[in-house]
Amino acid sequence: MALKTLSAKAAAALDRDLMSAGAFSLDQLMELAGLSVSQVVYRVHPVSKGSRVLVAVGPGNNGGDGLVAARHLRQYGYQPSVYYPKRPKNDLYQRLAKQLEDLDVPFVDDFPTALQSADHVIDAIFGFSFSGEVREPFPAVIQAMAETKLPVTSVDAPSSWDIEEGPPKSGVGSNFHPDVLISLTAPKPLVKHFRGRHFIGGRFVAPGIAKKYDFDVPAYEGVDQIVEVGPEGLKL
Ligand SMILES: NC(=O)C1=CN([C@@H]2O[C@H](COP(=O)(O)OP(=O)(O)OC[C@H]3O[C@@H](n4cnc5c(N)ncnc54)[C@H](O)[C@@H]3O)[C@@H](O)[C@H]2O)[C@@H](O)CC1
Ligand SMILES: [K+]
Repeated sequence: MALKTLSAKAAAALDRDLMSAGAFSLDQLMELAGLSVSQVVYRVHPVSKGSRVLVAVGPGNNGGDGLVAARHLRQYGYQPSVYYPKRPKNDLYQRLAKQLEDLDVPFVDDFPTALQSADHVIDAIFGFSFSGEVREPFPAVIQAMAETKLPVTSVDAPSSWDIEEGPPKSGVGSNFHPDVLISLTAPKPLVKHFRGRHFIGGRFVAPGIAKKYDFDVPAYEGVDQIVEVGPEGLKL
């Protein structure tokens, strides 16, 4: 069975629906998304194989997922550090940053230098609202993630990829191929260009919502917030 995907427009409409008709708050959705990201990291990069995780955080909700994941990973025994160059004033992001400061999670200013003392990387820069050419200060960060030998886990989308079309044909991001992707709620069309390990997360969708947006809710097991899917489609 092929993976059913959600366009950028449908993903944004779904998010709005979850927060209106679905009665979720943004905090709740972000907590669940970030929890699922932390579970992917725990599964793919056990703390015994390297605890230093560098989290690249963007200015929107994709970045918020990264902040939540960093907080969980700290509690699991990892040593996260966070690159967060564009901090919105909004209360939600400020609170997430404060929670990390209280856990002594360092915020770093120089991403390429921080990479030198990391074991793996989380790309939480852009998700389904990314469009156009990557603007400053992120081109150098995308380039560093493209060139590093460290494993990179992308949240919802490899940052800089067009949500429908995948990697840009040239320039920043054209050579960026992360090792792991966690699609939140449902994969986006870009997934057809992705060749690494692919997980679905976001275990909070009611059947009616999945039906309305025509995507499959995978068969989560036990207390798992994530399901790994093969290239051929969902293992339901
Ligand atoms: N459905 C779900 O499961 C949930 C999704 N969430 C996350 O929310 C994400 C979407 O969040 P948002 O809509 O806030 O958007 P994003 O976080 O995808 O990105 C928006 C931010 O990036 C900036 N931006 C866009 N294009 C740019 C470019 N070319 N150069 C530089 N900056 C650029 C925008 O100005 C904005 O600040 C999803 O991908 C997912 O990670 C969760 O937080 C909530 C639950
Ligand atoms: K991302």
